[in-house]
Amino acid sequence: MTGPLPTPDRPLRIGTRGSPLALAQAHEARDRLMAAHDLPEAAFEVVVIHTTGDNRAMIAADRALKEIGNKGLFTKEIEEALGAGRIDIAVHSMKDMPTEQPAGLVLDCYLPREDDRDAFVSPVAARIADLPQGAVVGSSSLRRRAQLAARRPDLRLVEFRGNVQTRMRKLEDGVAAATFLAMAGLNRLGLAHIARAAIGPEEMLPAVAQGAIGIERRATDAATGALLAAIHDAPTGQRLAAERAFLAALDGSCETPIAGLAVLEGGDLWLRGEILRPDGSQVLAGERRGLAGDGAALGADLARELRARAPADFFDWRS
Ligand SMILES: NCc1[nH]cc(CCC(=O)O)c1CC(=O)O
Repeated sequence: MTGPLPTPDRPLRIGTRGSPLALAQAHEARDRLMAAHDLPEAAFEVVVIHTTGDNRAMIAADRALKEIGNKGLFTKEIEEALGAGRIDIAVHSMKDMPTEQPAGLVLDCYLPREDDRDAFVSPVAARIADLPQGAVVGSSSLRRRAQLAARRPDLRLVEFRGNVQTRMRKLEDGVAAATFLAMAGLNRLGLAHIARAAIGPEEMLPAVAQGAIGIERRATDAATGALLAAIHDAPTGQRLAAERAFLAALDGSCETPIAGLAVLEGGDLWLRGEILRPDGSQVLAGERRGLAGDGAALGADLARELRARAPADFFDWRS
């Protein structure tokens, strides 16, 4: 250790959003730090921070997120609190994180990745293929909407927002016949039974970094850096290096129709990526295999290939 351990008198302040999933993730980070350093729960303080995304999502509950915000919508205030020293670490869903961090902050601690697949949720069908012709599907994710439109152009897509309970009620009320959620979120909330099926990556390639939790800190805070190093999961780091380099080289965010998944096979990394037109009329997919430590280069290289293959107007959906 390069500094004093947190104590009940000087607790490590963990910044997080206040949603049930965000809190579950903050508690998982805290529990892993407690176990790794033999610390009591009182040595940690969970600080809930309200973000622009939370506020606007409430005001405009039915508007697509892509219309009301941009990159970092759910992370800006948390990163400000971290930079200003009001919290010591920030726990994030890596899927929602921009590919670059503000000056002075580092994000190099990842917890072991949860299930990276999407979940199919529906009271009327056991899988996508069983949905009746023309069925209504709710999703606010540009990626999932584009992927679904590519496979099933007959389906009607509608915006779907709110927490898991709200979405389940909409399904019960018949507002839509099906929706999608991340398996990781359901698992962390103890709601895995809600999934009718987990969708494999061959059927629906997940979002970059789906299922991964990252912990951010101040670059100058060496003591916290040492504390976090003990709980960092290196395989998750290697997978995310590939996926996030792919996303960064496409200048994408979690609100663009881009999918990417890297897995480790033996000592090797296998990265698959795809970019879609929002209406699903065109999908460009590719893959790379390489050394586990070469993820960043593999991701950038795959992005280069897809960019080169994309027609001139392919990226017009980006503002
Ligand atoms: N963009 C929202 C978001 N960010 C992270 C998760 C789930 C947990 C994860 O992927 O790690 C979700 C909800 C969802 O997609 O169902």
